[in-house]
Amino acid sequence: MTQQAQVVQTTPMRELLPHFWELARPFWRSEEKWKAWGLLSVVIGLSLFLVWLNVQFNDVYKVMYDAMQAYDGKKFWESITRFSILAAINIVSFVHMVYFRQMLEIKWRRWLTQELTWRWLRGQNYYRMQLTDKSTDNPDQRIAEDCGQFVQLTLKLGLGLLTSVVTFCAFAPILWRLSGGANFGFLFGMNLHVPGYLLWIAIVYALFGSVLAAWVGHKLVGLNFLQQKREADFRYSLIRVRDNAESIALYGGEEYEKAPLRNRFGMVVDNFWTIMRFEKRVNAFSSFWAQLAIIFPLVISAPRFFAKQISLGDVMQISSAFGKVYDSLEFFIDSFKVLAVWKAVIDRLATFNRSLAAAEQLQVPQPEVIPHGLALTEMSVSQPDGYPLVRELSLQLQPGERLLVRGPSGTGKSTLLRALAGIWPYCSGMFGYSRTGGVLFLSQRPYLPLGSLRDALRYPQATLPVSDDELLEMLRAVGLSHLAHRLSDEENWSQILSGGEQQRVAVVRALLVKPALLVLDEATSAVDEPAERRMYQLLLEHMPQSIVISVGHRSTLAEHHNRFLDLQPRSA
Ligand SMILES: Nc1ncnc2c1ncn2[C@@H]1O[C@H](COP(=O)(O)OP(=O)(O)OP(=O)(O)O)[C@@H](O)[C@H]1O
Repeated sequence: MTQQAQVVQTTPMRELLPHFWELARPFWRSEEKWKAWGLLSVVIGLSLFLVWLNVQFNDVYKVMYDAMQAYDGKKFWESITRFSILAAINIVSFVHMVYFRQMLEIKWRRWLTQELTWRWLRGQNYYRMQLTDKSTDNPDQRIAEDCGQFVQLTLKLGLGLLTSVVTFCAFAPILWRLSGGANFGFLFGMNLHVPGYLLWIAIVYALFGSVLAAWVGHKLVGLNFLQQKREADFRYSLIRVRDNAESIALYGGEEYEKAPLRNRFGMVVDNFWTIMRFEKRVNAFSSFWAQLAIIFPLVISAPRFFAKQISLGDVMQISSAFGKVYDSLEFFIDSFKVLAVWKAVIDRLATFNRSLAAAEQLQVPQPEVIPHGLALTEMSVSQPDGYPLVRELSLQLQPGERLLVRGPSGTGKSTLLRALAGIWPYCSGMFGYSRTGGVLFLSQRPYLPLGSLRDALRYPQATLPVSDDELLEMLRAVGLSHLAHRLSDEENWSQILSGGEQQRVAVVRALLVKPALLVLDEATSAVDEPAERRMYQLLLEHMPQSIVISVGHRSTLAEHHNRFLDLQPRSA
């Protein structure tokens, strides 16, 4: 399978740190900051302690191997005992360092996820983002996965960087001391004296490796970004099938669905192949370099050992110190792949953050609060592309009046209601209504939350003070008495109830809340005409002083209204 590596638009490298800081800063200044800083200090403290233990191990190796070379059993067993004590302390420290790091990780993730979720929900940003920003795909992935990955990778890279720097600082002097200073008389016949040559070799060795690894794997950043996006697109296609299971089953649309699913998964696989090829190169290089790092210090110290200038303990100490210096510098080689994923996650979260901020900034005209009834003065509503739907509409409704909005499909009836609800940005003029007594908008497809039928009836006010007897009475009144015994049943009600039953549930909500302004957008279109008449009678009986605005196509609706607004057909 072949695929050209796609050119992926990611944000420039220079924006990485500002974006990172934008995402990370709020947590460390939040109400959880003291716990967070406390945990971070403990984790850093334990990490540094582990580096110190490594220095002790290095010392033990010298004593241990020198004792072996000298056939000194007593010293050898002493060093084994010292090694065992250090190993026990090492295990306890390491286990707790990881435990506290994970504790910090889950606290940070919880905070960040909650913050982004609340901001996404606040002020209907989830809806505004659909209108204003088509580039932010799959917000579910950003919140559910990226927040976790961001925190995990940040801690991994941050602590890794710190440990590497400290390890380098701890072992570089050891390597320097062990180098002794070597004469390279063989170089162009000159007597070249290089103090600390082992350290220089380790540095050149690791930096050369880092540069080569970066060169071999530089495309991985964009490819990882693309992979995450394609995985999310594929998952979303599956979710759509699940959400529309019944319609697809009735159409027998499985064959049709297969093609986009195959297509999207094909794109996941194609990109994965490209990632595999790049990772193969990076892995081949990293493993080669890591293997070479084991033998390399032995090879360079062997001439001095065989010349009896250094002991076996010195050789082992050089090997261990070289390994540590190399490990600390090689952190950059190994973290290249992690860094690529980290940047992809930050790019995605930063885009999400920016489009959230843009949605927060978006000016959406809000209904004014007026003392009585509802008033519109020269109100205009248009499509997002500017096409006018309603032009300079003025009208007034008094409590108890009922307005029917009519007009051919696509003339802007629902959009006018969206504007009245204060969720449509593309409108102007004055519009307002009294808030005393509350406002309720019911749509053609009522939303039923997961949970009990009782919760579905009271949505979105879970704490609405209403007794089960009242709920049962309302269920009977709208013709849902067969559901009376299922009030506490937890189900996916939107899949169980018929379209008409769902609309009746929504009417029960209106009867419970008795809002002063009730807006029905084809909210009874799925029930038969006698049932629709019964619903409107109930609304009138229970809420005679409420303003009702309906949108609908049935001519029989007219008898329940005393005011009419006819929107004109679109010009061709
Ligand atoms: N989010 C949107 N983005 C772009 N265009 C939109 C959007 N929402 C609505 N429109 C367009 O605005 C026009 C009016 O839509 P609206 O839903 O208000 O019509 P309607 O009169 O309620 O139709 P129907 O009687 O079929 O429900 C349509 O052409 C629709 O395509």
